[in-house]
Amino acid sequence: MAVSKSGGTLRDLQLALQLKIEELRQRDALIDELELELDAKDDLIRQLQVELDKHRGASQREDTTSAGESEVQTQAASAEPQRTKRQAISAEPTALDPSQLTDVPLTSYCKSKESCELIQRALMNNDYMKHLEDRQILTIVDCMYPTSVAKGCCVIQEGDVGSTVYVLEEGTVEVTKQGKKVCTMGPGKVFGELAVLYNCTRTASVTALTDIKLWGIDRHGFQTIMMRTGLIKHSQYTDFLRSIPSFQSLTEDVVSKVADVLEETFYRDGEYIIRQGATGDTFFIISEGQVKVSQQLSASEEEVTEKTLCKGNWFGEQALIG
Ligand SMILES: Nc1ncnc2c1ncn2[C@@H]1O[C@@H]2COP(=O)(O)O[C@H]2[C@H]1O
Repeated sequence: MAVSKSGGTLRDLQLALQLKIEELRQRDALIDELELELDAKDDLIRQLQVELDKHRGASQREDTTSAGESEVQTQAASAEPQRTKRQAISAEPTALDPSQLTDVPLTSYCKSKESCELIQRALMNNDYMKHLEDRQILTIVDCMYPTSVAKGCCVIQEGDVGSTVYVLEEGTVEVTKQGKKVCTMGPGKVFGELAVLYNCTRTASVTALTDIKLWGIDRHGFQTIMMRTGLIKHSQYTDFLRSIPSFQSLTEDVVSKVADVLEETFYRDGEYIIRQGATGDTFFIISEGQVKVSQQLSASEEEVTEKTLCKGNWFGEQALIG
């Protein structure tokens, strides 16, 4: 059941949509400008750091009498507080060309049922991966390859460029940040996901406390799975939008932009989608089922059914118009 003040024509809708798209373009342009500014400032900091190091080195060489040069430099380096690298989260997640993704072969690796279940559970219990779709999780499980690391070895080095997401199958690892222990992890845990998901450098070091067995997937495979599913979804949404008679006059570009921002939501039979009087911020298109539009004219009166909407009908358009 839902309450909606229906109003606004398709023309209004198109106009509102185009305004939103333009607004988004302008924001993107502003973000690009600010990022360039930030990069320039980073360059300046790097240059100043080099100058500073040169001056420090020179004054320390003058001060040194008995100690050898390399020792002094080692001391100077360790006394110097390390500047924490900015964890850049890139808006550009991949260098892959989306149009060629269907041709990119994904390699699957044989694994036992127990290993498949362990990886699947690990992904579903990880805060950053649990929102992935079932088919994405199953493909990741399929594409993970086995690897092992000996006790005491570093699996991930903080600050490095990361390219692999791991699931621990056997053994224990320790996570440290700037030399301080953060936690230990045992079988069934995911690590190394942050650098791959956010395109940033490794946020911590991970060291094997015992001999360990791992499953890994590299950035390329991971991003191919993410984008391939995204493309399939985009094409399904585009087909759906094109099948709605009222949307058939929209240009390809607009249909594609709407498909970009569509999200599937499910409601149980009888559940309210919008309540009368609530602030609306979502525009809905029905892909399955029926929606009842009702209105209560006064507090003392019963709700009156205005109409019933079905597949292809939309509501909540006032939210787009603003
Ligand atoms: N505070 C933390 N607690 C547990 N794990 C962490 C923490 N910080 C980082 N990690 C993990 O350590 C990994 C280091 O590489 P990533 O940054 O790719 O992903 C990181 C996480 O998987």
